[in-house]
Amino acid sequence: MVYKVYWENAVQIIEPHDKGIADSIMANQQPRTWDVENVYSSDLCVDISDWSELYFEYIASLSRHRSLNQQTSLKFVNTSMHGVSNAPMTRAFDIFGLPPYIAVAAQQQPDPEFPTVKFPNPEEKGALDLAISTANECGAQYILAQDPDSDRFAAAEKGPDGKWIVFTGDQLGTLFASLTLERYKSSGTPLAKLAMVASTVSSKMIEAMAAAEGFKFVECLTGFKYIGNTALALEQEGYEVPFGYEEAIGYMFGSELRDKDGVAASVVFAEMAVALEREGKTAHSRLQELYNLYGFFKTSNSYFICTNSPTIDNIFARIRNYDGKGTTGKPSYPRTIAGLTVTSVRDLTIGYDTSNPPSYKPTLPLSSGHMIQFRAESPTGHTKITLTTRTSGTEPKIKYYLEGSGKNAQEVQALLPKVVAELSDEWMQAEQNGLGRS
Ligand SMILES: O=P(O)(O)O[C@H]1O[C@H](CO)[C@@H](O)[C@H]1O
Repeated sequence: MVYKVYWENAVQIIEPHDKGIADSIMANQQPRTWDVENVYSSDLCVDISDWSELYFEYIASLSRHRSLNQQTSLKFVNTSMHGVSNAPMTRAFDIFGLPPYIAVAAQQQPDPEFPTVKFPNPEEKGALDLAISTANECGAQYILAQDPDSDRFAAAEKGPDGKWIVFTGDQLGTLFASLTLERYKSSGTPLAKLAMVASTVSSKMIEAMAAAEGFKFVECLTGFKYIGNTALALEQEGYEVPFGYEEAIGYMFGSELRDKDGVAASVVFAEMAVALEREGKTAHSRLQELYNLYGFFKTSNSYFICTNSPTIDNIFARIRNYDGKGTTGKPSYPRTIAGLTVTSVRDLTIGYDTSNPPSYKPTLPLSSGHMIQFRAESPTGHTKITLTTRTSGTEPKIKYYLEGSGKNAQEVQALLPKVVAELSDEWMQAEQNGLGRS
């Protein structure tokens, strides 16, 4: 069973509460029998079964132009990926005044066998195949997808050549950040009050947007427990935090719900598509405009599979002492990759950040697994990359998050496969270490 644990601040628990709960579990290892009914009579137990209306009031608060939505001729296909989103999505579309979507019939209802997909994750290759054929049959312009527990969101757009453009989590995050910024500007509140949050492995395009526009951007560790808590801390400092995201297709809107929500993201995206269409634009064309404004950013994220912890530890130990001259207090990381010079290294496992002398302590908290972020640039300084490699907290994977940026899109795109090749062959020694690939 998968569940989330929230603290009384309505945000997922982090330290010290996670440790406190774990300690309590360890201190109570003997099974005890007790009357479950006692739970319901306790003052500590609050029945939240009628709170769903509040949730839909929250959804309604996110809509900006219901009447325009009612007039749109855009068609949306939606897949619930055999999960739970169909009922709330239907209601959310109605609340937003959007025309009913065309559901992917075979994936509309919950089915724990997930019979039509290899992996029930909209990010996986092929997961949107059925949605794409449904959309082609009915002439839809956009596909919306929620993952089975409906807290994450993916989208695709039919390109002018008829091919489907599946947006990455970062591209959607950038579109949402820009939409949030526009809305905030039109509210008249000074931009100095606005803050947005993203995990440190998400695109740095939001950082570039913040620098160009003058709002605050804060990064945090991966996972919505950190995004929600960072947003909460910023609010306590006096900021408004109407948006936060992580590249793993998780999006948070507004201050009432400090967690990712696939339904909210879907209707906000659909409403954005409606507004863009009235200007003769699409989500994809808007993204190209944003590249012109803030620079071109392209991600290439993937992972290696490794079930053997000692192998993983050895790989990271080697990266921390790449030329054999490292010491305990002063690691020695690779200095180049794919012809680029490494300009900074932030190691969130051992707590070492080359860009923060003289203490070399990172400003972000330490990660429970391995996590090292490299920034590197070309000899001209025109093309830059951020490369983070970390162990997954949920799967036997070494994940990597690579992003290139610069003015010359072709140069950036040509560089990424070379970085991945050196990461795989030299840094990870993927073949010698028997690492699997996605
Ligand atoms: O990378 P791990 O630790 O598996 O966590 C994953 O789980 C979350 C998404 O469901 C994201 O934070 C993603 O990165």
